Amino acid sequence: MKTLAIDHVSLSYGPERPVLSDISLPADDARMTVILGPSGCGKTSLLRVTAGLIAPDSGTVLIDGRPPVPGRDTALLFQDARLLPWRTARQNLAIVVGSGRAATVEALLVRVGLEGSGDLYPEELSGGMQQRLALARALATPAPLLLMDEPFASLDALAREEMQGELLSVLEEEAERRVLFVTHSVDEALILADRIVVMRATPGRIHQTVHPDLGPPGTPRRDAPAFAAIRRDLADALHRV
Ligand SMILES: Nc1ncnc2c1ncn2[C@@H]1O[C@H](COP(=O)(O)OP(=O)(O)OP(=O)(O)O)[C@@H](O)[C@H]1O
Repeated sequence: MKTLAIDHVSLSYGPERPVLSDISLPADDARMTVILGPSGCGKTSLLRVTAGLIAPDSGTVLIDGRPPVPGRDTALLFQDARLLPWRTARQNLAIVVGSGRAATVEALLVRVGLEGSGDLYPEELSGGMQQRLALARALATPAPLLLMDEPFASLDALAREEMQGELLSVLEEEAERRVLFVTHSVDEALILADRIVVMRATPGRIHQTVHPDLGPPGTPRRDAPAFAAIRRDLADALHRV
C-alpha cells in the first residue's frame, strides 16, 4: 500500500500571508483521510503542496518516500468536474488512457456506472454523472494518491450520497490508492474517513485528528452507536476553531 507523509509543512503567500503552519500528517494505515475546516484555513493550499504544485516554505511531503511529481503521483478532483466540453464521455477518458486501449475505457465507464453514457457530451450528463466521469478520469491515471477538493459539494443530497457510496466501492477495488479528501461536511467526513483532520485558520494548522470508530467505510455508519457523539464533537470543534 502506498504511503503519504506530510512533515512539518509551512507555507506563506508572501511575508504577511502565512497560510499553513507546521502541518504534519504521519504515514498511517488510513486509506481515506478527510480534512475538515473553516473557509480559508488553507485546505486547498495543502492539497496543492501535496500535489507538488507549490513548494512549501519548510517541511516535506513524501509519497512512497519520494517528493511528489506533479501529474505523476497525484490526480486532482474539484467541485466542478473540469471535463473537455467538446469531447464525449468516452473521448474524455480516451485522452488520458491513450489510443488503442478502448477496452480500458469501457471498463472505466462500467466501474463508475456510466456504461451506456459513453457517447454523451459533458453538458448532457447530470452533475453526479459528470463527477463519476471525473472520478473515472482520475482512476485512468496510475497516480497512487487522489486529491479531492470538495468534489461533491455542488451535488444535491441524493446524488451526493450516491457518489460517496460510489467512491467507497471504487476504492474497494483499488487497494493501492489513497485519498486526501477536503469537505465542509461533518457527515461526509464521518461516512468516508478512516482519519479526520480538523484544521483551524489564520494560519492554517491542525486542531485535532480523529480516527472514527464507526466500522469500515461503506457500512451504514450512521447507524453506529458512536456516530451521533462523534458528529457532535466534530461540529463543536468546527465552531470553536
Ligand atoms: N495564490 C494565492 N495567493 C495569495 N493568497 C492565496 C492564494 N491562494 C489562496 N490564498 C489565500 O490563502 C488562504 C487559504 O486559502 P485556501 O483556498 O487554501 O483555503 P481553503 O481552506 O481551501 O478555503 P475554502 O474552504 O473557502 O475553499 C486564504 O486566505 C486565501 O485568500
